[in-house]
Amino acid sequence: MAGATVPGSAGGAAHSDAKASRRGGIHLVRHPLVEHHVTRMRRESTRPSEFRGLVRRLAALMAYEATQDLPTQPYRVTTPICDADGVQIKGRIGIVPILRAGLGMVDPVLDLLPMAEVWHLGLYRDEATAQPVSYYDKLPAKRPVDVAMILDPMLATGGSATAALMTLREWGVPQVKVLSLIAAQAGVDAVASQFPEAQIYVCQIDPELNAHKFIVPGLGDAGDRIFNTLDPHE
Ligand SMILES: O=P(O)(O)OC[C@H]1O[C@H](OP(=O)(O)OP(=O)(O)O)[C@H](O)[C@@H]1O
Ligand SMILES: O=c1cc[nH]c(=O)[nH]1
Ligand SMILES: [Mg+2]
Repeated sequence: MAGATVPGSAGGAAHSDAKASRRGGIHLVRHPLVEHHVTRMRRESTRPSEFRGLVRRLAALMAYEATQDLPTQPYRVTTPICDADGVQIKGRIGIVPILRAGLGMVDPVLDLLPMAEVWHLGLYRDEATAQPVSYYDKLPAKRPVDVAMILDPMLATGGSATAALMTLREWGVPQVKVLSLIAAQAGVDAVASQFPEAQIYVCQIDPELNAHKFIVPGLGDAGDRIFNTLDPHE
């Protein structure tokens, strides 16, 4: 899959060390399927049932891209025929969905990483200030995961991603990836400059935010579209 600044994979080695290929910054996931699904997701006429499927598909494509530098270690198995040398992912991986909208990305990422731990963070944007408000955080005080993947379909001002990154920094997570389907240029730039070590994966970067800090053209409120809570009378 083509990525604008995607870190190189360890390619071909039986096992690899993430430090060799890890690179912070913004990684634009580019692929015809990604562009096709993002376009359908943007459409106002796309109903929540289809919208959820598009989020799942895009999350899987993105996770495939974002996991290419995960370290592996040798793992020998016995087939019905004989022993075979293989590999397994090394270390603990934490999936960190930001409630609510990030929940829509959890299952496809867990399908790819069934051994991962899921640590939820509850954040919503205050409607008047667009500042993130934390309402759920049960991260343990100790034993951080080795790699955390923050899941949130939208990165607008970057306030919510920043709050999540701060929380994971306090937990002591050494490598953090942010997976957002659509980002605003200003928000993604702000997060990248505050957390240059973070790997930020996005499918599309939109040019601006409107007066209510919604992404333009964006897709509206991702949480409402996933959970079918848009008020039809608004
Ligand atoms: O970059 P930011 O300016 O912080 O905006 C992005 C955040 O806004 C949305 O959440 P929202 O507050 O709508 O909560 P929800 O997921 O419960 O709908 C979105 O899912 C992000 O978490
Ligand atoms: O455009 C936006 C901005 C924040 N949250 C969303 O769901 N959409
Ligand atoms: Mg919302």
